[in-house]
Amino acid sequence: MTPATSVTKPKVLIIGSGGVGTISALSLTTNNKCEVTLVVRSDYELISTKGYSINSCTYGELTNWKPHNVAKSVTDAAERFGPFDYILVTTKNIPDASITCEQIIKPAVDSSPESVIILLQNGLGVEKPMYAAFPNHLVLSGISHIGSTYYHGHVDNKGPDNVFLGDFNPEGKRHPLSQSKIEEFISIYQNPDNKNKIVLDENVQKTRWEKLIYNSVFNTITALVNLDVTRLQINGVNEDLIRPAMLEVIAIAKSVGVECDASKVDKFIHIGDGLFYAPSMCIDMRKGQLMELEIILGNPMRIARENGVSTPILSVIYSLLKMVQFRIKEERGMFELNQEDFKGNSDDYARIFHDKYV
Ligand SMILES: CC(C)(CO)C(=O)C(=O)O
Repeated sequence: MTPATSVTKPKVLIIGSGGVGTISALSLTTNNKCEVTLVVRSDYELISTKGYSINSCTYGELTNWKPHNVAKSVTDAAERFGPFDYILVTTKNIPDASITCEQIIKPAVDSSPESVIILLQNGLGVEKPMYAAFPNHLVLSGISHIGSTYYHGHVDNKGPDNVFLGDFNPEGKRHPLSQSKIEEFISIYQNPDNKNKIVLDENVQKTRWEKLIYNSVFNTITALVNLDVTRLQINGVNEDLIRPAMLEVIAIAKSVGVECDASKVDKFIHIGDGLFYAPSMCIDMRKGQLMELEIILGNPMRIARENGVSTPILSVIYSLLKMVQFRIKEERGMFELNQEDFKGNSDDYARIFHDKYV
């Protein structure tokens, strides 16, 4: 392996080749200020031979597109193209999956001692497990506002690639290198003609909460009822359901000292007007894949409970979606129920399930 320092261009590894990861790879490759390696775990044969077909609101129509390097696993990437300067994590963050994000990226982090880990992921509470798993690495927090979906070799990128990047820790508790690494990453990611937009964000905590105003409400409800956002709204739910649920997210954020900009509610209610857009949780549910339920809704709900915030709408949505997630897990064979275990008092079923099957 060549040491990262012996090449002039920084090496960036992208783990997660869905809609977000692929467009990040495209932004970085177009800019050509770094060497880009993309891990493509499913569809490796397809992508390594044919590349992607991409329909992007920013980059136009591309066929047979590939980044500099494509790897079939994180270990393969580390062995053939590492060590890396940056590890950009764009995988779904599903702590209740059979393998966590920390476990997925470990082979690359362990073989890239100087690497900076950038979490370009939805939701809340994604940083802490990373700090714990990799205490010697700088972990940065990124929020993407892109609208982009991957389907079997094709990427449909409907919304521009806008990224907010920062250190999740409060000022005064930040890593000494965080500012300079953020600036360096921005310089390799930002296209000179402003095709994409990446900015240093001094308050990523607030930006994460504000994105949750959308994700905790639209991702969850669309996944629950299997309808895109416009189809929800045709049912006249903006005032009775969507707005009050979004206000619950703002109240939870307030309980941890984060004042969200209230105008985001109207902005997000109308951001997709007419687009018939299905957010990622809805797409995952349709594909029979696990959803990012815990980081999008579970973690905010735990904070609400701890801080005594009333969340009548979100609580119901969370309970119902836990059952959908359970169904997907069972369908995927993550557990096999033995009905003999559930013959007694139903008050005990959750504990029995937790003890025997989780
Ligand atoms: C911004 C948006 C709505 C689109 O990528 C998203 O975060 C999601 O679908 O999860």
